[in-house]
Order: sequence, then C-alpha cells, then structure tokens
Amino acid sequence: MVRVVRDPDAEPQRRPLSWSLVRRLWDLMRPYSKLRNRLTWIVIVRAIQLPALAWSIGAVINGPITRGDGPTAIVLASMGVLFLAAWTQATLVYRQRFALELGEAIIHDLRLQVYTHLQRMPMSFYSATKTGRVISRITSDCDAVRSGVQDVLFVSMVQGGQMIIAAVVMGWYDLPLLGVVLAFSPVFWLIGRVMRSRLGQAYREVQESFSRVTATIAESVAVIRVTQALAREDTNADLFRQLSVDHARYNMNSARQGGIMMPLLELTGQISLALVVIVAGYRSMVADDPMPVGDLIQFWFLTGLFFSPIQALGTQYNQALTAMAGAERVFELLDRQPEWEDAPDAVEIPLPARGNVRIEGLTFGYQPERPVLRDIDVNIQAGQMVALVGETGSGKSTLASLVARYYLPDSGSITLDGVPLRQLSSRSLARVVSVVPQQNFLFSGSVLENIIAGRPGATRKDALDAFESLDCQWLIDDLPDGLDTEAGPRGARVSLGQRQLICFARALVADPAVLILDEATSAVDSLTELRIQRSLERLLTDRTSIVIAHRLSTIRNADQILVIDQGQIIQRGRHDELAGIAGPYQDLNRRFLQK
Ligand SMILES: Nc1ncnc2c1ncn2[C@@H]1O[C@H](COP(=O)(O)OP(=O)(O)OP(=O)(O)O)[C@@H](O)[C@H]1O
Repeated sequence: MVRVVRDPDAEPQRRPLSWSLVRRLWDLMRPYSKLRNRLTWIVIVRAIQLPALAWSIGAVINGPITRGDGPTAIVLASMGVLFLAAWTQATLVYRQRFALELGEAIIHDLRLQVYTHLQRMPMSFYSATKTGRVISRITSDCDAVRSGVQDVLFVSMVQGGQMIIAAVVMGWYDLPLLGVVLAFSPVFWLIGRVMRSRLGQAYREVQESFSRVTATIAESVAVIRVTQALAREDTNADLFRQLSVDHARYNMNSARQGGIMMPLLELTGQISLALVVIVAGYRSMVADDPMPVGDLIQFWFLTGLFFSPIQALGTQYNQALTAMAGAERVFELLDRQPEWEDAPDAVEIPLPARGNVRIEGLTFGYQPERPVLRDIDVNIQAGQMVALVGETGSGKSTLASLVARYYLPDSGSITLDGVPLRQLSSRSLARVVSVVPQQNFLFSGSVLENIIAGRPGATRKDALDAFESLDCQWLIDDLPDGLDTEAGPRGARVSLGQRQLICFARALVADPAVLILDEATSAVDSLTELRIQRSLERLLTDRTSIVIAHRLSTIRNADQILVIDQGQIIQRGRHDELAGIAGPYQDLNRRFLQK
C-alpha cells in the first residue's frame, strides 16, 4: 500500500543568472519605487560604512593615540568611531526591514497575478499540467523569488560594494599588500565552492528523502481503510521505518558537511590575516619599511571585509540561481496566454436563452494528431434531453466538455442559439450553460453557500425553493444543521447521495438553459436512488440537457440517444426505436444498462 513516491521528471532547481529575468523582477518593484529607491540608497551607504569604520579605527590609532594627543582628543575620536559603528548597525536594521517589506510586497503581487492567471487558464492547461506543478508556482517558486529579493539582491549589492571599496582603500594605502590579499582570494573561493557543492548535494538528498517521507505519509492516510482491510499495517510500518532511517542518515551527512565547512572557511580567513601580519612583519624587520600599527589594524579589518563576502556570495549565488529558476517558471506561466479569451466584441445571448445547441462537423483531439472525436453532427432543439452512451473511453465526456467550452474543437463548430461558442462571452456562457460533474464537487463552506454559488445574488429562499422543486425538502431535515451544515473539504461531511442532490439544487438555482450532466455512478441505497432519479427528472424538465447517462430510467426519457464508439456517433434515436433493432445500442443495453 505504501509506495515510495518519486517524481521522475523533477523540474530544474537552478537556472543561470539572466539579466532579462532580473530586470523583470526589478520592474515588479515599480509600484514600490519609493521603498526600492530608499533601499538602494541604504545599500550604497552601508557599502561605504563598513570600510569607513575599519578606516576610522586605524586613523584613530595612527592619529590621536600614536601622537599622544591627550585624553580629550582620544575620547572625542573614539566617540566618533562609536557613532559610526552605531550608525552602521542602525542602517543594517533599516536595510533588513525595507528588504523584507519590499520582498513581501512584490511576492504578494506576484502570487495574486499567478492565482488570477490560473483562474483564466483553460482545461487543456490543467489536463496537461500536474497539480503539484501548478501549486508549486504559487508556493515554492514564488518563495524562491521572495528569498532572492529579501536575502540576495540587496545583500549582495552591499557586499559587492563593500568588497570594491575595501580593495580600493587597501590599494590606496599599500598596493603590494593588496596584491597578497588578492592572490589569496582564488584559494578562498575554490574551498568555498567545493564545500558548497558537497553541502548542496547533501542538502538536496535531505530534501528528496523528506519529500519521500511526506508523500508516503500522505498516501498512507489516503488509503488507510484499504491498509486496515488488508491487514498491511506491519508491512507499511517496515517500509516507513526504512524511509525514516534513510532520512536520518541524509540529515547526519548534511550536518557533517556543514560542520566541516564553517571551521574550514574560518581557518582560511585566519590564514589570510596571518599572511598580512607576516608580510607586515617582514617589512619592518627585513625590508626596514615598518608599517604603522594603525595601518596594520586597518588592513586587518579591511581584509576581513574583503573576504567575508566571498564566503557569503557563494551561498547567495546559489540562492540567486534558485530564485532565477523560480522566476523563470512563474513568468513563463504568466506569459502563457489562454488559448482563447473573450474578444472585445464577444457576444451575449439575450436572456432568457432558448437552449438550441448545434454541433457541426466537429473533430477534436487532446493532441491534434490523435483525434478523440470525429465528424460529430448533432442538433439539439431547445428543451430536448440528449443521452450520451458508449463504452468507457469512447469520447462522451470529451463531447460534453466541448459544449461547455472547456476545450475548443480542432475543426467544425458548436453554436448556442445560433451564436458560435467561440464568440460567446464567458459571462454569457456561464449564465446559459451549467455543468454537474460526476464527482458532484462541493467546496468547503455551508451547504447553503454551495447552492447559492450557482447564481450570483441567489438567496436562502432560492435554495429552499430549489429543494422544493426537486421534491427533496426532507434532505434539509436530514442534515444536522440544515442548510447551514458544513460540507467539509470536497463535501466530505455529507453523504454521496446528499452531495448529488445538493449539486442538483445548485444547478437548479443557476437555472441554465443548457445543462450538462455526468450522471454519478456511486452506489446509493435503493430509496436514495429513487429519490435521485425523481429529482433528476425534475431538474431536466423544460431544459436542454446533455447527459452522460448511466441509468436506464434517464436514457428511456431521452429525446435522442447518441451511441458513441471510438469518437464517432454510430447510432442515434430514442430508446424504443434503438432497443428494438439489432445493433450497438441493443448490445450495450443488454450488457450494461438493464441493471
Ligand atoms: N485530458 C485528457 N488528455 C488526454 N487524453 C484524454 C484526456 N481526457 C480523456 N482523454 C482520452 O480521450 C478519450 C475519450 O475519453 P473520454 O473521457 O471522453 O471518454 P468517456 O467515454 O467519457 O469515458 P468514461 O465513460 O470512462 O468516462 C480516451 O481515450 C481518453 O484516454
């Protein structure tokens, strides 16, 4: 039951830096340009402050202290250094705060853009994209971008500036000593790079094993009934124990690598400082060119300022690549235009719509080279009920989806009251056509909320009237809090039969001219079955309907039965006509529908 879940085509976690992506991210900050500009100034100030602080310490030692200027001068100079130090830290507080504010603001906007965009994407997008992928655009990808802005962009600007200024100041004072520092930096960079790649690998292993653990838990919970029924608890526990042991092992490895990296980086930093001391000592003892103590201390600090970003920049570089990969995917999604959008001159069907549906020469394939429906011609008069029957995979749901405009036909046309579906505005389509899917989906919220969602402005009375029209007021009494009963996630707190009837009530409140219904095949007791049938008949009365029918009673009432086989209509007519002649319908009827 428990299966190790791996993603065989995981998406790349990094992408090289791209100027166009950075520019696009920068543009996202335009609505917050005041904050962005403030932050940019703070970045410049902070990049100067740190080297200035190092310089000022050296200047105080070389100046008032070496000269013995007396306590007042020394105290004043020290106060100056202290003030600069306090100002530097105050700037850090604001740098962090503004970066956090800016990051949160743009990610909020980006998430909203992605969410709004996703709402407009057609079914073809959802059927071709894994749900996990869709979710990760809003969650982990946006989060990578946020951390890119908050932790990388402005921090690395400060650090880059700090390195340049520290190098310039060092070069100004002592060019050969700067040469020593620079000569050492590739070693530093290399050690950091090797360690980071090992740490990165270890970290990735931890993440992968963690997602295996969580995916396995999720799957175990989802199938717990089957697990218990088959008494597989011990087997599952063994599998899970193995995963957990693996995860602990990866964690230990990652901690071990991390434990080596920091001391190693610190050691290289200390070696570089020791080098500065050795060079300065050599100068004063051998070359007779002594270096003032203040200069030495200045150099000491400046070297630290020059090297510390090298360590941090590597980590930030990795984060930047992750942010690039996230940004690229998010922008790619945002740039992806739905296959159709309402044209500016989109047409509305005058209400009340009649509900004539005409399908002519329709061909469609999820991949155009593999048609699932071919040469479909159907004429449905207003108020008629059409039942689609056929073997599994014959194309019934696909035909229904095309009438709901979930997909566009590759060729041929569908018209509603004479208006081509393509030209119809989405608002008008939603008003005229409703779909009751087989899953009878309810969203979290009360039963009432689920029902009135069928039509904007619908009220409690509309919901009560709908139950009355469907002749199932009894349902309200059966629900623990009547219409205010919580449906639970995906309607889990109401029974299957109740869920179907609630969906019928929602469809009735929407009162569409054309109803597309995929009859649920879920097993319910015979009384509920009878009640559902009766309600369904009432729902379909005086309404054009296309029903993917599974009940013989529904099919008997149909004005037209379309028998579909491998994407083509192979027989059509009423039940009485078709049942009496040898052919596919009679065959289907005998094998499945009589039950
Ligand atoms: N989203 C999709 N992407 C690609 N192919 C699909 C998709 N949905 C359905 N198909 C394929 O199209 C064909 C028709 O499927 P469809 O769901 O319309 O059949 P159906 O008659 O409704 O079957 P059932 O009675 O089992 O629901 C099948 O071969 C199916 O595999």
